[in-house]
Amino acid sequence: TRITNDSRVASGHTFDYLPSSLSGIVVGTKLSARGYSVLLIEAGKDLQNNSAIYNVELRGSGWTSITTPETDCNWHYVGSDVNGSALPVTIDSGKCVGGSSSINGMVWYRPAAAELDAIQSLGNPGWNSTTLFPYMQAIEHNLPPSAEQRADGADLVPAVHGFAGPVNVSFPVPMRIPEAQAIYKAAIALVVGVTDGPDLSARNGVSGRSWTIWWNPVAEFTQRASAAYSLLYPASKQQQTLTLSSIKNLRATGLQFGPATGGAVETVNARHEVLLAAGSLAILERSGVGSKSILHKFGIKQLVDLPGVGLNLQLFTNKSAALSEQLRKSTAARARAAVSAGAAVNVAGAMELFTTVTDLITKDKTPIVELISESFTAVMSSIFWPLTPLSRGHIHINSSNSRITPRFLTDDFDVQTAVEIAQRARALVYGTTGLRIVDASVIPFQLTSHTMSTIYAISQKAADLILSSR
Ligand SMILES: Cc1cc2nc3c(=O)[nH]c(=O)nc-3n(C[C@H](O)[C@H](O)[C@H](O)COP(=O)(O)OP(=O)(O)OC[C@H]3O[C@@H](n4cnc5c(N)ncnc54)[C@H](O)[C@@H]3O)c2cc1C
Repeated sequence: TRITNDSRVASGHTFDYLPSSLSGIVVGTKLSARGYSVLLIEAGKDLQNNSAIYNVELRGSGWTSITTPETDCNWHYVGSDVNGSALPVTIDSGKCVGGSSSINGMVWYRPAAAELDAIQSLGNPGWNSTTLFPYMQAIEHNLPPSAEQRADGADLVPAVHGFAGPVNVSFPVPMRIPEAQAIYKAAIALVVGVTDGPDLSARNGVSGRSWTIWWNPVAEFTQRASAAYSLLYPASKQQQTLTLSSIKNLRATGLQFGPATGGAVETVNARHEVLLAAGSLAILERSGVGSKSILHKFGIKQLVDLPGVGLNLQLFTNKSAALSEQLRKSTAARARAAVSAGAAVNVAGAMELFTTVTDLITKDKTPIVELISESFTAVMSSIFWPLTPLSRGHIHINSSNSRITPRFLTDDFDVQTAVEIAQRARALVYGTTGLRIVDASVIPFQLTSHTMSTIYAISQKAADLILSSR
């Protein structure tokens, strides 16, 4: 395995396959192990020695501070609202060897079988739970929780995990605040319709889940198990042969690449295939594959008319009978709206997709929202996002990079879901007895001063209230 930032070493050479990214690393290492020569091309840097990437304990509270300047591994995609104006936030995506697995939240659990089976129903024979679950088990190297971790709330259903793969999956050492876990578990029982379960991968109730991490006993800290740390860097994974697809009558024969900062463009050839695993959007459109109107805007000659490129973008939902009925009835209107917003190619296709998702929600009862109750180090938080959003956006090239139009919350169902889950998240805490909140979170709106003075006042008054109730 050779990792280099000198693009000239590959120039003019012919490789069997040309992939990139988390998915690219998996594909590339499998092909290379079978003796094929493989060139992985990555736009970002190799940050294998950057502790901000590998030492998850440096990530702070909740392990969510994923995009610190030190990581330098983020595309910070520009988002636009439906009128084309820039959104005030950029959209995270990994930009270094290992792709997003180098900066992600490391949460590890399996989708529901019905979701994978729906992929097959949409016209992808062989892509279902029966075929995909074994791959999930094959890649996982689960390190079961110790007795101490179990006592602090960790649990595992062995049947839904793998124990011999290359990607380490485990629980933190030590576990997050055990007392907070006990509070969350007690709170779950108070929320109507929510049950407690042992392991989120088993998909049978609210429960803890593992991370793609492992405890390094020599270094004595918890390490990230990204695709790169699991498959590319280890000495045992080094391979002698390690470095776009054919569409209709056009054959992808190679790739041109060069330094992101500018400079000579090198050409490499693919003996067999080009494997696009780098966020297909930009590369496909820049290669002349997409809809005519978009390509013409940037002076790119259309080679393949593929109008679906960059559409059906979903970034980021209890299911009352009325809501289910409303969902089903609104499918046609939703499909028409997606087409007119430039987020779907045609109404029939969009209807098929929306019907699949609404069936998953209403018939298979897949969860519609992920609510993570974190507790680390001294912070308890409940963050959530929809898992089955029905808002659809699009992503296309612009002059310098890619322009994302997420169209967040443009579907009423997403708005209703967000409101309902926010109310339930509050109930998780307010429904708990024996707990008082005396921190800045009780302030209902942003103050025009820094908050410390107000917190000093609130906490003193809270103390007086507590003392007077004794
Ligand atoms: C902030 C964040 C948090 C996340 N948290 C979780 C989580 O907790 N649990 C979970 O299961 N999933 C999580 N994910 C999602 C998960 O990481 C991704 O689904 C997964 O990494 C996608 O793999 P991929 O191979 O499709 O793309 P990526 O892993 O994103 O890889 C794409 C690669 O292609 C490269 N690339 C792009 N364009 C070019 C170009 N023109 N030339 C060369 N290279 C290029 C990029 O730099 C990148 O390295 C998270 C993602 C993000 C961004």
